[in-house]
Amino acid sequence: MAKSPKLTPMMQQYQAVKDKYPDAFLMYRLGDFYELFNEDAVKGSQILELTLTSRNRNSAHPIPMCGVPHRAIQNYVDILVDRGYKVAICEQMEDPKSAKGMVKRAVTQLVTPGTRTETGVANAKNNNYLTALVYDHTSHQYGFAYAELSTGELKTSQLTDEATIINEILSLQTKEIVVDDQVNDQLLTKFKQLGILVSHQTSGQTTIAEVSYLTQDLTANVEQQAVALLVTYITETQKRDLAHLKKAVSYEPSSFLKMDHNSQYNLELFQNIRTKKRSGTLLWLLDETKTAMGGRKLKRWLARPLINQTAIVERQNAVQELLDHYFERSELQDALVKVYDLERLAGRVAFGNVNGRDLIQLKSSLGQIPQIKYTLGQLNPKVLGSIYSKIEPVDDIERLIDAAVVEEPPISITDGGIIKDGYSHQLDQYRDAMQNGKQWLAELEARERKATGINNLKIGYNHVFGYYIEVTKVNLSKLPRDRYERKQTLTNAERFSTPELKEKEALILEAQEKSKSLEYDLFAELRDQVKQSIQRLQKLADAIATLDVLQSFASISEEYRLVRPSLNAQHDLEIIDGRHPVVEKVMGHQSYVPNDVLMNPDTEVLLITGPNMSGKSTYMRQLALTVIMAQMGCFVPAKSAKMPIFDQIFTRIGAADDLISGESTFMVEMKESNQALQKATPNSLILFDELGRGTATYDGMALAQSIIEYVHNHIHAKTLFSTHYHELTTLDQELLHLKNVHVGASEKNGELVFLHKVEPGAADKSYGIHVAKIAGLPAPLLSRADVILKALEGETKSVKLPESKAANESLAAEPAPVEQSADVLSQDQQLALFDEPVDHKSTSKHQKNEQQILNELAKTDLMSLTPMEIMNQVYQWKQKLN
Ligand SMILES: Nc1ncnc2c1ncn2[C@@H]1O[C@H](COP(=O)(O)OP(=O)(O)OP(=O)(O)O)[C@@H](O)[C@H]1O
Repeated sequence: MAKSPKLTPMMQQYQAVKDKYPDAFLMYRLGDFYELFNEDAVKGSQILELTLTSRNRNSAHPIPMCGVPHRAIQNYVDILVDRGYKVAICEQMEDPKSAKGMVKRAVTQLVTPGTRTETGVANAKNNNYLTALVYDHTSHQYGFAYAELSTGELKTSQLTDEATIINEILSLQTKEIVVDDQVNDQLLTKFKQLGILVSHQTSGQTTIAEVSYLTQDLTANVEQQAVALLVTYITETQKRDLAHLKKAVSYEPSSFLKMDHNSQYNLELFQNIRTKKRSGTLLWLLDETKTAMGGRKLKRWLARPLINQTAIVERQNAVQELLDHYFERSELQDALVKVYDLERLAGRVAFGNVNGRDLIQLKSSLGQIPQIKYTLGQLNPKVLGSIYSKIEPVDDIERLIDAAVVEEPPISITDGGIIKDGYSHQLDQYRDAMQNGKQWLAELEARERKATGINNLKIGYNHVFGYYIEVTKVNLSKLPRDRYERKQTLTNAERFSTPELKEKEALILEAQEKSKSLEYDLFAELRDQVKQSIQRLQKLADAIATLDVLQSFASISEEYRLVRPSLNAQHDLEIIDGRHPVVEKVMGHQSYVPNDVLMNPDTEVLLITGPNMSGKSTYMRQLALTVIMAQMGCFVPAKSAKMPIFDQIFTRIGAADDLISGESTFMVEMKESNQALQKATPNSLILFDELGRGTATYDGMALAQSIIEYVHNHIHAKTLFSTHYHELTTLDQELLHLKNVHVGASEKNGELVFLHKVEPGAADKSYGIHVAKIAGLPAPLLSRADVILKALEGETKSVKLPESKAANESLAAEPAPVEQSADVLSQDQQLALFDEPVDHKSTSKHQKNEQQILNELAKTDLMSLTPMEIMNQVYQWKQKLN
């Protein structure tokens, strides 16, 4: 066995720290650098594009190493954390100059994807949630908690099923989940598949009693456990005050409009499916917020629209008031633009990483509050009164910062230059000493020039040699040697000191040093004073964020001509001239064709047919977005709108995404459909877009039909079902609450014209080949498709409807028609496919005859005919052909 190398004392210290953080990159402070060693260095140098060197290069066991300058550490930490890694930051805990022996070092923070607070401007409008999950075997319940470290938001919920957990986690877009050892492996694997970092934390280290100041309002024990686990993890990783964590608020996922993650994805609420960007999404349309906090709140409202009518109406009233008062709204917007991220500034104060510039931002934000309050006071207090009362100026903090901090402080809080003159008598004295010292140096320079006759003699300063008198070499002979003591030799000059200079230098440097350290103390004191007001700042920030979202709703309502929907409990949905707001914004108001959606207890299912590209999906999505906007409290894109309040939205739209791998598109389609069938209520909205197309035609059609029947007969949810199976349009004869609508298109000189208008009744055909033509497919191929189509149309039989409305049973009892038709189709397909291509216009009659003959031939049982009968039959066919 190779003898392990003996480690130097420093590497022993490194190793002891590293052993405590085996799963993190350890950034180890050495002077002006943070160094990575061993495997961290090898991997880190690749990710961070750093040069890999080694320590003890010439020894038998060189240690791989790479480093980053201490001032630039944030960028490097960000890169690693963005990639899903943890980074432990190990600082020097004492001044190396005064340390005896080895400098003490300790990890001051473990930065992880979920605990990162320095998220930069690009992420100002995004939350970064750290989540925690515990499982209680006795109650079979999960306790779920999530927090945002930069704002202090803390929420909890008690969850039962794993699908809801996954959904919550995906909706929050968490990057990290802390779990106790009771959470099952299957769930952990799913989290990992979703790209979420799973951090294990032993429970019980922080007791429920210890976090009671956060959990006072929670009743469920599992939720308290989840908070305790979360707090343990945050304390262990952040190693600092958590004064800004707000009291935990319990929520029930079902008290909001429920949309699963796939629906949010398919409806492009936050992310454009094609570009993966924000542009082209509902959020993009809705967001005219002026503050980062408003932007984040808007996102939260969009992820969780309301179901409580009073709460929705309260928001609507506020939007109406702001919409009706243009000038007040403009004044509010002007003031809001000048409000910085109060929420995150408060978080930085609590966290202790606030700097002078942050405090100036806080001051100027607080400076806007009286104006905002005044303008709000001009508006109807019944409507905006609750926000008005929450917006309380925190002017004591504003005055405090104003008295203490200069207008343009440096980023660093250790180099001085932050505190205003006049704030501290002691600091002023040091500054006087420094000022006088500089004055004295100027005088000394003048005196020495005169005394020596050297006009270019100058006094300078550098970090190594301190103050010096510099004389060029040609003038050296003029110097009186007795007073001048040489300090440094340069190529063209020599640097000297004198007893007088040394004395003043000591005074100046001491004043500088003391002034810096006093400034730091004063700054820390100031920070602690601001910290006392964190709750007030958080409350203010929350009210400002709400106001900002409401003004954003009012602004977009004006810009995009949205109307206030009226809400009813009668299940009546009457949207007149509704529009898809995002498609309309992109294509322009003039080009968009508005459409009505009329549904009530007599019309629960709309079966939508129409050519490809006619606007079926758009129509369906338009309704979902209208519902979401309405339940957020926003106005909606229509001429008028009456709507019920929906409890859930289910969608089966577009190609299934592959978030949970290992399942085919059709499987995911069926699973999503099943979610709707299992969980929808009469208050839900279901959108099924071309359900069944992922499998063989008749399987798909049979499933589509039985699903429609099931929804119609058992669920009674409002359902929009688009399909190209025209056979299904006869369902309206059997299903009383189903109505056919179609999106109009017309043919003009062989060209297809999309009307985008939704009209009553079923569409006559699909025009798929026309759309293929628009897409530019080769002409011969299209002619051929036409031939095949006609051949197929000649023979396809519709699926017979079951007699009874209990559709599942009927289908099970009568499988024969489906199979029979499927046979006919495959036979016809084969015949058509082996035909030679022909010019379909000139041969359509001939072709019909041929087809008929072929069909007859196919059905002819040769064994039951005599040769003569066969001869006669062939003769007749020939006649027909001629
Ligand atoms: N009401 C409308 N007014 C104007 N243009 C519209 C309207 N609805 C849809 N469109 C346009 O038509 C395009 C196709 O719409 P959509 O995807 O909804 O068609 P579809 O009927 O679902 O097609 P397919 O059956 O092929 O899936 C949209 O991208 C949009 O540009």
